[in-house]
Amino acid sequence: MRTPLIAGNWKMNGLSADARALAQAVDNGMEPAQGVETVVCPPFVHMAAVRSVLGDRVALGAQNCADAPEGARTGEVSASMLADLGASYVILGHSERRQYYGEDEALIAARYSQALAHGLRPILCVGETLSEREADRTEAVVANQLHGFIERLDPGTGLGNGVIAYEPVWAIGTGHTATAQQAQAMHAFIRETLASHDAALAARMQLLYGGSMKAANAAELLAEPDIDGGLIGGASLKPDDFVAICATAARG
Ligand SMILES: O=C(CO)COP(=O)(O)O
Repeated sequence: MRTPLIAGNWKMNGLSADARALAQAVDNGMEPAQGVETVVCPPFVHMAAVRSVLGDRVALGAQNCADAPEGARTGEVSASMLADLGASYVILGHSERRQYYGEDEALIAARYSQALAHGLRPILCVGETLSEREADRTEAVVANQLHGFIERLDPGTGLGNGVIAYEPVWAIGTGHTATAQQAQAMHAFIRETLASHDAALAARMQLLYGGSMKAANAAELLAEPDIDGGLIGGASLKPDDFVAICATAARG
C-alpha cells in the first residue's frame, strides 16, 4: 500500500520569524507516529531556520533545485546544498515556474535527475490550464508533460522514488478545487500513463492532488483510490488547517 504524503508548499511567503513560528506550530500539532509522511517546503532562505525547529515527524523540502551539480549557475541552489541542509524532498516543475520562468520539460528533467542523484525525493508537478480543460485537452496536455519528461530522464534511474503532483492550474490559489471525481479521473489517467512505461513503478508511486485543497475538502479527495496525498499551498500557511489535513490523511 502507498503511504499518504502531505506536502506544504509555502511559496514566496513570510519572513524568517514567520517561517520559524509556522514550522513550530506545525511540528507541535503533529500526532506522534502518524501513518502519513509530512513535508514542509519553505523558501530557500528560511530552510535552515525551519530545520532547526522541526522534530522527526515533519520532513524538510525545497521548492526547486539546480539542473547542474555545482558551478556557474548564478542564483540557483544545488541539490547537494539542499541535502546538506537536511532537505529530503524538492518540488519541481510547479506551474508557477513553468509560467513565470519558462521552465520546460528538458530543464525540469535535468533538475529532477540532480535531485535523485543527491538523495532528494522530487515532487514533479503536472496539470492543465483552464483553457486547455475547456478545449477538452486535459489528458493530452498531461500525457505530453509526462512522456516529454520521462523520455528526457536518465533511463538508468528514470522516475526513481519520486512523487507526482497533479495540480490543475485553474484550481491553484483560486478556491475552485477540482471535484473528487475530476481529480480521481486524472490521477487514474496519470497512473495508466506511468504504467505504459513501468507497471511496478506506477503501482507504487504516490500521486498527490494540489489546487485549493484544505481541511474542509481533504477527506473527500483523499478517499479516492488513486489520490495518495496533497500538495497544499494556501492552507499550508495555516498550521491548524495543515495539521488537520495531515490527520485526515493518516486516518486513511
Ligand atoms: O500550488 C499549489 C501547491 O503547490 C496549490 O496552491 P493552493 O493550495 O493555494 O491552491
